[in-house]
Amino acid sequence: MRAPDADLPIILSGITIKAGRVTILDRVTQVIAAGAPTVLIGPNGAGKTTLLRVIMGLAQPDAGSVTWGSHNDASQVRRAIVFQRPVMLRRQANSNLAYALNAAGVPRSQHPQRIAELLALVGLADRGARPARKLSGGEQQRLALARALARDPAVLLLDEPTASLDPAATKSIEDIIRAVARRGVKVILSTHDLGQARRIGGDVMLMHRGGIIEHEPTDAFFTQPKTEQARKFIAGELLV
Ligand SMILES: Nc1ncnc2c1ncn2[C@@H]1O[C@H](COP(=O)(O)OP(=O)(O)OP(=O)(O)O)[C@@H](O)[C@H]1O
Repeated sequence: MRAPDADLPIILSGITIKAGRVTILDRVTQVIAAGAPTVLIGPNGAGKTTLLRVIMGLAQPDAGSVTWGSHNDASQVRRAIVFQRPVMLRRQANSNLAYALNAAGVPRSQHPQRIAELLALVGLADRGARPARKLSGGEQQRLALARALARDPAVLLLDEPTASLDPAATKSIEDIIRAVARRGVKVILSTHDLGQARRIGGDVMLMHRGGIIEHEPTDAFFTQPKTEQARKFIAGELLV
């Protein structure tokens, strides 16, 4: 993993996505800087997953653009995404990582060492030989993180990484996110867990109906929300 100096900031300029007559992302213009994780929050259907897909290059905006640090070509940026329900190959945990290392062009001779490092990083050092699909939900989510990290990403996108996990499993994922962020990887994650946003966010973006309502450092967002919508959302009131 490396410090993503050349890859950041990510500049979103007027990103708009429509599906028929419905606007899913509405002129999103934001700067996502290096540093602690950026946390995307907002009600169901606000557009969080779609925005992560745009940043990953999996969805093309109908209007607007994404630029990355000093790159002219976004394909030069090493990005990885972990979806809410990751799908593992029907093989050992080790083999799932070997597959990802192979896809990332890592020579086979380096696989054993890299697999051991990745498993240790996510606390699965003793699970390598287990069938991936037999691991618990929390373990599978950690393996999915390891698989994403096999690409040595500068930017790691996580879509509700702890959505169906209990507090202990959530804590272990958050510990991994912190460790990865400390190594210089820019993490951008979506969550419905406001406590998680407070615990790991360097800055918070509140989305609603395809737009960004507020984007502030975490402390300022929670203590001095600027908009009525943010105040309501923090207070647990319904944003409809
Ligand atoms: N391919 C598509 N075609 C039509 N509508 C779509 C498409 N993808 C997403 N949408 C709609 O766009 C809106 C935003 O969806 P998105 O999944 O990005 O929201 P979200 O904030 O991640 O929601 P959640 O918190 O429920 O996961 C939703 O109303 C969704 O139904």
